[in-house]
Amino acid sequence: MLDIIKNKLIVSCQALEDEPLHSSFIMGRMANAAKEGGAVAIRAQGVDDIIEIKKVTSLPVIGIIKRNYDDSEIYITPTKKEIDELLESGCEMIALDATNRKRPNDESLQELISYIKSKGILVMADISNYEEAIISAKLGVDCVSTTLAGYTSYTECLEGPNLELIKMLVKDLDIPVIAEGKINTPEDLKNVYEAGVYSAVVGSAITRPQLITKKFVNAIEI
Ligand SMILES: CC(=O)N[C@H](C=O)[C@@H](O)[C@H](O)[C@H](O)COP(=O)(O)O
Repeated sequence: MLDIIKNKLIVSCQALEDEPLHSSFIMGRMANAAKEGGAVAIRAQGVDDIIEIKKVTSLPVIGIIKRNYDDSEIYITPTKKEIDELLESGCEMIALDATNRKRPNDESLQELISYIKSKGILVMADISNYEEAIISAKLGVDCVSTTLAGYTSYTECLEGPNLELIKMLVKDLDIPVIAEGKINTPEDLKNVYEAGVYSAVVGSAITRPQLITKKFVNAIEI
């Protein structure tokens, strides 16, 4: 899968229960549209969506499960339970929150990474800053993604991708660095590639029409 995604586009097709497009059928069609447009892999949430997307597109999938726990802020593949569910989905890679925050059930990042790897599945570490990426690489993940930069209390929320962070990661890590989060335009995508990333994930700008519509509406509201 790492060979397939190199220098190409991954599209995230996700719609949670509170989003208008929440439906495995629709996510499958979204993924098919992304494939037709040239995406080589899909990032998807939930077992039903992953199964549908794989059935419709045959593309490799980065699987996650978003679930909230009372004792932690972590919600992207937070525990071994979600990993076990994803292992049944057929996804090629599992992404999990690799931030330096307390995990639910006091599980450790190391044990979760080792567990996924023991099943022969690739691991993507969703990080929010430089230190988390370095630690994840040492723990043996296959790639890091900037998914959570700007989404933790200790990272700055920017309008677009965090190019400074990306450049530092590309310079210091010897595993693939994936740009993800707030790649809002083709220009943003060109910029992250010029910063040296291995691959990139685009989500909302392609697959969340409610947010795309809002941008247009905002442009005419003073
Ligand atoms: C922070 C968080 O929960 N990110 C999620 C991670 O899977 C998704 O909601 C994002 O759509 C995805 O990361 C792609 O980013 P963007 O939609 O900005 O292109």
